[in-house]
Amino acid sequence: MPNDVEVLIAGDRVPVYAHPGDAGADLLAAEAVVIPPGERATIGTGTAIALPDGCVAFIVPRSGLAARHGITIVNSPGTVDAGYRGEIRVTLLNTDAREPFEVRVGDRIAQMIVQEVLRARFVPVESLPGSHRGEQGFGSTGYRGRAASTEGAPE
Ligand SMILES: O=c1ccn([C@H]2C[C@H](O)[C@@H](COP(=O)(O)OP(=O)(O)OP(=O)(O)O)O2)c(=O)[nH]1
Repeated sequence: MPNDVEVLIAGDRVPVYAHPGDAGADLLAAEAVVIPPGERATIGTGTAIALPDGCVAFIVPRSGLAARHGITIVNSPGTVDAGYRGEIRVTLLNTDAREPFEVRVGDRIAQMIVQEVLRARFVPVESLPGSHRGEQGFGSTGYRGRAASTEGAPE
């Protein structure tokens, strides 16, 4: 099974896979910004790509920035469509209540995961086929481990 795909790229900040086997290639900031506590900023990466048809790129947060500084992405995962040729931009949110977050040019602010994607053919029907889960959702199975949960209704 091929596990790579050619993605054309314009701009001098090429995303970097830090290790072999990494799913995400780090995106670099093309501009310097200071994000005050609780605020957001949309930051250019100086990068534009041409994904092959049938692919998508998802822009997702970096766990180190999240754990150390409370930095996340407002619209995570950001979706880069195969037909998009504009600059990839990342809307960071500083969730820290006290510390501003400084982004410098060249900082690795997010990561991009390239995937194959199916396109749905939506087929209208009168009723949907049955399934084990049915209409259960939104926490219907609870969240505590079995040992900790009381019997009966899910918590
Ligand atoms: O975090 C993101 C998300 C999207 N994009 C680019 C690539 C994507 O193909 C395009 C449109 O994104 P999306 O479909 O999420 O935006 P929309 O708000 O639905 O706008 P549109 O009406 O342009 O589709 O913007 C980014 O650069 N960064």
